[in-house]
Amino acid sequence: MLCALCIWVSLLLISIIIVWFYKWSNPKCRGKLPPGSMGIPLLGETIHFFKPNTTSDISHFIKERVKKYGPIFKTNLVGRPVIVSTDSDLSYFVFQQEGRCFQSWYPDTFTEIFGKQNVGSLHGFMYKYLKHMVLSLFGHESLKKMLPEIEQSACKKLELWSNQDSFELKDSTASLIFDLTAKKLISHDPEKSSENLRENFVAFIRGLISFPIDIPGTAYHKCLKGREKAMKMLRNMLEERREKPRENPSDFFDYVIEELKKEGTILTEEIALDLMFVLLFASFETTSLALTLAIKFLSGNPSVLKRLTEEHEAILRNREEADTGITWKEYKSMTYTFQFINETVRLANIVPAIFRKALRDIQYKDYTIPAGWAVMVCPPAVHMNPDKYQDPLVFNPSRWEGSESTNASKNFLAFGGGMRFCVGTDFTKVQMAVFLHSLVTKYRWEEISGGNIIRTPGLQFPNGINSLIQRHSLSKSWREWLEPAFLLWRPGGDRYERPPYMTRTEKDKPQYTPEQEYAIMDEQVNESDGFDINFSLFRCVFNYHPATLDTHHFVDEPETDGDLLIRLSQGSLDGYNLENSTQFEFVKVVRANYHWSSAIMFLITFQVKDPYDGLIKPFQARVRHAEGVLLEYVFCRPEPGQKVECVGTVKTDVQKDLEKDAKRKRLEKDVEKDAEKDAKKQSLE
Ligand code: HEM
Repeated sequence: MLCALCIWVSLLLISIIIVWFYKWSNPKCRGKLPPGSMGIPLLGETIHFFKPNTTSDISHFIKERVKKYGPIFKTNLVGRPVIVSTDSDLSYFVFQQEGRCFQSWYPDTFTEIFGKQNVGSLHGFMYKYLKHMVLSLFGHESLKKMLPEIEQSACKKLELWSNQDSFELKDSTASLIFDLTAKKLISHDPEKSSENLRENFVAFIRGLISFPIDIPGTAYHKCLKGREKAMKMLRNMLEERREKPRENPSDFFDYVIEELKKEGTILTEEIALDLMFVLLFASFETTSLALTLAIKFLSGNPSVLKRLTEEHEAILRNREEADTGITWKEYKSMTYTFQFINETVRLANIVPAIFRKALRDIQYKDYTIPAGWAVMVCPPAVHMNPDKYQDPLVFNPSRWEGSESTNASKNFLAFGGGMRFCVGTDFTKVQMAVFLHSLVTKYRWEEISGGNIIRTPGLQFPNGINSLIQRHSLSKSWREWLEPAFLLWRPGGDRYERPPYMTRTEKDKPQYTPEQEYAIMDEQVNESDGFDINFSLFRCVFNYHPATLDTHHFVDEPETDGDLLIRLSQGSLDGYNLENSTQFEFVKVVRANYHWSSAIMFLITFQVKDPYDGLIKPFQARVRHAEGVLLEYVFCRPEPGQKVECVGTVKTDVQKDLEKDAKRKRLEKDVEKDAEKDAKKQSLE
């Protein structure tokens, strides 16, 4: 009896499971669903979807299914039935129908992390109100005013990184972008704040599209904790500001406080805080990923770097004053830079999926998208489609020639499309362009380690990109600039004092007039670019001076000026080696001159060892320096006019050359011997 009951229960259970499985695999639809598999109950195809992809290409998940089912297919992700669109026409249709057939919708993980009132989950009037607020913040007028601030931040960070032995690129660009956005939104200055707001956002890219398992250790849990802490900080800051309103309202907090004061306002503190949180995240994580990848692309594409550098150097050349910051007109003229940014974000695919929900049953071509189902628009599938982009995996900014604007089109979805097109696009472009301007005109860099990418499906750099960066020159005008010689004091004149290096007295012959001395000095400066001056000819004092090695004029004891010159020469040579892929070794400083140039411009002649032939060769460097304040490597080069060849690559080449040489000589000797033998033979005959 009991046994029969067990069999019945088991049969019933199996039947229930089969029906459940059948229903899961064949969801109800008043029409024809696109092909595809709903995967296994509860999990659907989620595990495949999250499978890491280490390439820039479309994920296996998408590729396999497109091959099997075509560009539109159904699936189930994190418990939701989803229609995946890799078809640019359907994706375009979905964006255009926002609010009518489709509505912005994101998985529960998003709403939990970004807040239920975040801009992506709001619709209708409230959404329009918030969008207007954000656009006023990141619109053209506001960005124009921000240009100097953005440039200063970029320069400051670059200077900081160049003073470190190495730096991690992704984290460093994230801190640059975060600090800028936080300053703009809430006047947050990380240097003055005791709390680190940014650290709360670091786990986000992994946690956003992940299993919603809220247990310690999961990415989702880290995100929720980060949100909790960041929201607490933001709430406290808003409270403080409300208690002590500022005289000159200028940031987003001020704007929000004004709005909250208005009678009948629809804005609430919760909505404002959710918006602030979304903007901080949306801005810093996306732009920093784009910037990191942009630098990586530049490192791997010397011809692109060259073209980009030319565009930015031309901007400097055309300026009346080299040191004025970037103007809006200059920014707008960066045609190749915009092509470069477009190509970067196309390949970056920072937003791998854009979600919508069908508001009713939608008929598209032969298929029906049932009401309530999610639609996942897949930008990478469009960006990596060879029918839309020739050789899609190749980084080629020139493919954008003539279409530099980042406006959405059917084939370009990096910033979304339709009504929900990214409000931060221009902010991103300004930040990237301004940063690239400082980077390519003043620095050279190199990846030391790391640099792998992984997409799960969000883009990440699992072991970072450890890099080395060094200032290579000032603007063109600085590089070409040679300070003219001029007379400071003539003998007997007011404040005349004879510097210790001057050995000539008034009695020594030949006695040149100050004007003659000036002519000699001028000639020597021009002939040698200021590197070689015979100071023993002068009694007058000029702006050019020789540097002494055992003094402490420019550094504090125990360091000597000689130590400083070694440091500067070595730094210059490191930059030269980095730029030219050479391995010259610093040997010693030979001599140095200097003059004042709102710091001290050192003109150093030093020796290097050439690994090619082991010979010592002369080099020159021009470095502008003020201890602890300024360090600018203006240029470094082999001394011109020397009849030595500077190769700078490793010795194995020499070995090979010697071997080749010896072989050639042996062959020549053999030929000679043969010729001698032939001659002897002939004479005997
Ligand atoms: C490389 C940088 C960026 C990329 C690739 C990017 C990408 C996107 C995409 C694809 C969307 C559309 C989402 C959808 O349709 O559901 C979007 C929307 C949005 N983005 Fe960006 N974004 C970037 C930078 C920024 C920045 C700097 C900000 C902040 C100022 C920002 C704020 C927003 C906001 C608030 C939305 C929602 C707009 C709406 O729902 O109407 N984004 N972004």
